[in-house]
Amino acid sequence: MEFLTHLASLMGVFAFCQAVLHTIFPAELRFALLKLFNRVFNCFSSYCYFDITEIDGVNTNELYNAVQLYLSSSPSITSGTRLSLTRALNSSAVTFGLSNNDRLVDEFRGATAFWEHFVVQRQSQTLSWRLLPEEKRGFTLRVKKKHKSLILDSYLNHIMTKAEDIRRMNQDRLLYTNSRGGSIDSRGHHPWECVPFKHPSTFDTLAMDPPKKAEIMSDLRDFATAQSFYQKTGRAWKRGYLLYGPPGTGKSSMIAAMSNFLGYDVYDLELSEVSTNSELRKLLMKTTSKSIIVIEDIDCSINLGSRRKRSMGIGRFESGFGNAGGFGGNVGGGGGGNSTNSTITLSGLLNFTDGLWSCCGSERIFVFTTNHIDKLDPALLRSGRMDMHIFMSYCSVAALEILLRNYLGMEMSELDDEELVSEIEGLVDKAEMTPADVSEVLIKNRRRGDKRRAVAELVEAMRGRVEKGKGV
Ligand SMILES: Nc1ncnc2c1ncn2[C@@H]1O[C@H](COP(=O)(O)OP(=O)(O)OP(=O)(O)O)[C@@H](O)[C@H]1O
Ligand SMILES: [Mg+2]
Repeated sequence: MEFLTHLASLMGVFAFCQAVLHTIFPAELRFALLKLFNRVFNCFSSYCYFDITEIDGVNTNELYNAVQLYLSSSPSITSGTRLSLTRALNSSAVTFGLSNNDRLVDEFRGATAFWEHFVVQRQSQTLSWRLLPEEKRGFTLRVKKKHKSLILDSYLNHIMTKAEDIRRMNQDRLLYTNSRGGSIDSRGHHPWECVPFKHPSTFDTLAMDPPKKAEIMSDLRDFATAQSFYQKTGRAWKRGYLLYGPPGTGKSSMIAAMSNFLGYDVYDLELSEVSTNSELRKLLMKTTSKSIIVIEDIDCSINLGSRRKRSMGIGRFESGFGNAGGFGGNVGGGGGGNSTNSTITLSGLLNFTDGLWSCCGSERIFVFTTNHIDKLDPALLRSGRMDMHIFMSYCSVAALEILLRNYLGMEMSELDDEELVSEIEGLVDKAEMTPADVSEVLIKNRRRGDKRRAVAELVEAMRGRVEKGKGV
């Protein structure tokens, strides 16, 4: 209570001084005295202040937008009484913002940052080529003087990086295709065409063993946050994943889940549309960072018969066009490897994924999918090219539980029929049903809304496959 009375009297004295100053001294002298007062005040204050205005002169201050985005992701933002809501172009996400005179406290490596958002009426417009908004917006950042260098060096960089990530995650994903081959056509059109990519698949909906899923997610997270690691080790900041397994096991769904998880766009590279290695190189150079470059069913799009087999004269293999890699290989159209007029070589592809070309751009993920890993040349599969090989297998019990949750909204434990559960657990592995097969049975029963009937039909289907010798 005492403190408040002191404060009130101090404020009274301060207001009285101001009134006296107004009457006795001319404006310039008042301004100089106030400036001196501020200087003296600042000398004794342990805080320093930074103003970040929305418009800096006549240009937009990028840092203002970054701070707005960064603070919008702060957990304490929702405790604000009044928030501004914004939605960026091509984005389906809404971001919160601080409104007038709102405050927010942020912690960064032991330093406390006090943020205040101010909105004031702009004085009369000075003559400028750009009409400035009526209101002047900005942030005032208050921090302890001892943290000044930490704030100026690391904190602001952290804000810019985080804001860039938030901006990207809020943007809808794009899917690029090289439907026009790889060349920049005569009208100078870009070799990649893009469309919005709103694939619903996420790691939550993906039916696969949880430990394996967790390992993949942590590998992706490590990659996305490992810029300094790749710089320190002198490696190109890229990572390759080979997804292999029978049809309908989720390889394409996994790619969509990766894209949604990382907020990366997807470049779906159709090799049969590319006619030369140099076009392949151009396509790579035209991709953006933070993207996933995909070659689906690579065993069909390139005739990559294993060199081991070829040296024993096994398998048809047209010799390449004298390429540097010492082994031939041209783009086969379709599975049979009938050579088209394309002259892409295996060495071209190897350089594309891990060679001189692969450094044309960083922060890229390469994903190849195949139903037949044994058809691929080991050079393509080695670490540094396909760093992680992921077998997308038939449905396991754990995967089945995820599908039951996704499609029927039920847990296996809800069946409360021990016999049935143990029969399902006994049948799943032998039946060798893909998640696509299981999804089909569950979808058929969705409309009926009868979960038990759906499970009974699924058990029937599994029994059928086992009896047909599918699983024995
Ligand atoms: N592991 C999975 N989790 C969830 N859904 C899956 C999974 N595997 C397949 N599906 C479902 O089956 C359908 C086909 O899946 P997807 O296209 O990912 O299979 P694929 O492995 O790419 O097949 P292909 O080898 O023929 O290209 C999708 O609609 C998807 O919903
Ligand atoms: Mg697929």
